[in-house]
Amino acid sequence: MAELGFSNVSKQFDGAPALQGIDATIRSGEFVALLGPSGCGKTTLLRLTAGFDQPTAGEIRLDDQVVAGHGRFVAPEAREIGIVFQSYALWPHKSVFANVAYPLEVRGVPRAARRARVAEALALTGLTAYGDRMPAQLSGGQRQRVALARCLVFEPRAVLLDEPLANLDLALRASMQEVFSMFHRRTGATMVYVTHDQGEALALADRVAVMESGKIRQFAAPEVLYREPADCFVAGFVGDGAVVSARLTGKTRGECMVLDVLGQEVRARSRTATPTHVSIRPEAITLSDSAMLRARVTNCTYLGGRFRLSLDAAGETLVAFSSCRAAIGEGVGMSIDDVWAFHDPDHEVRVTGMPSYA
Ligand SMILES: Nc1ncnc2c1ncn2[C@@H]1O[C@H](COP(=O)(O)OP(=O)(O)OP(=O)(O)O)[C@@H](O)[C@H]1O
Repeated sequence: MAELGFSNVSKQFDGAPALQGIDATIRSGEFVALLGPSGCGKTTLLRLTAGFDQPTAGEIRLDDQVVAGHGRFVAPEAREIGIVFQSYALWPHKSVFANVAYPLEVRGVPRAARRARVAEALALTGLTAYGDRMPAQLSGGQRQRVALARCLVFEPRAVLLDEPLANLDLALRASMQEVFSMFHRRTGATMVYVTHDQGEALALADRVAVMESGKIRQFAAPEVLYREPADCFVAGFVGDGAVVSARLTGKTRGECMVLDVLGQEVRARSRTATPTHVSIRPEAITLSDSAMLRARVTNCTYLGGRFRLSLDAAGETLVAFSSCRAAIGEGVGMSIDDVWAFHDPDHEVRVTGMPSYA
C-alpha cells in the first residue's frame, strides 16, 4: 500500500478554481475521509488522484513516484489505484465472480491464481455464496460489496471511494460502514473516502480532511475536529453545537484562558493568544435553574436516552442535552464551561459584522 502526497495542488475549470493549493499527505494504510459541502472539490481531488484529470498546478505522488505535475502524467491504469463509485459500475452481463475476476483477467493473471484470489476477495466482502449471481439479482449493498471486492482483488496501491453509500437507505448505510471498516482493518489498505455525510466521515476515518471552496480547512482525527475545530467553518460543519463570538478578559484559570462569552466568564481551551470565537458543544452546557445565564427553549427533540434542546441565549442558538423533556418557550438557566477558542477574524466580520478582537 502506498502513501499519497499532494503538494500545492490546484485545479481550474475554465479559469474557475475547483481546488486551491492542496497540501496533504495520506499515510500508507490510513483511512482518510474528504468531507465538505457540495461543490467544495472532493470529487475533483479524487479524480486527480485516480488520473482521470490533470492538476492545473502542483504535484501528486504515490510513494516516491510523481504521478502528476512538473510535466509528468502517469495514466490511470498504470497507477494501480482501485476506485469504488456510488453507481457501482458493475458489468451487468457478467456474474459476480466474473466481475471480480475481471481486473485479474486484464492483468493476465493465470486462471488458478485468479480463482483463488477472487474466492478470497468474495470471502472478505461476505459474498462467497453469491459468486454465480448476476448484478441485477443483488441488493444495492451487495452490489457495492462486489464493487469493493473487484477493486481489492488486484491489490491496489490505494482505494478511492466516491460517496459509495449515497444510493443506499439509512439502515444499509450503517451496516455497509461496518463492512468498510472491517475491510480496512483486514487489508490495511490506504483508503480515501469522499462523503458529504459527517456522521459517516467521523465514524469511519482515521483522519478527516474538511474541505470548503477548494481548500482543506482542517485535516485531523475526528475527535480533534470535534474538540478543537480550527475555524468557524469546521466548528459549524462538524459535530453539533454553536459558534459564538468571544472576547478576551485577560484572566486565566489553570491552563485555560477565561473569555467573555454571551456576557459570562467562560473557561476556554485554545492554541491561540488572540481568540475571536468559541465552539460550544452540547457537553459544555449544564442546565440549572440557579444559573445566571438565561435562555429560552426553541426546540426539543428526543434522541433516545436524552433530549436535544435548541436554546436561544441573547440571540445566539445553542444546543444542550437534557434528561427531561422541555416545553417550547420555557425559560432555563445554564452555565457554560470548557469550550474551545480559536482565531477566525474573517468570519467574524462576514457573519456578525462585529470588529475583530485580534
Ligand atoms: N468538468 C468540470 N467542468 C467545469 N467545472 C467543474 C467540472 N468538474 C467540477 N467542476 C466544478 O468544480 C467545483 C468542485 O466540484 P466537485 O465535483 O469536485 O465538488 P464535490 O465537493 O465533489 O461536490 P459534490 O459533493 O456535489 O459531488 C464545482 O464548482 C464544480 O462545478
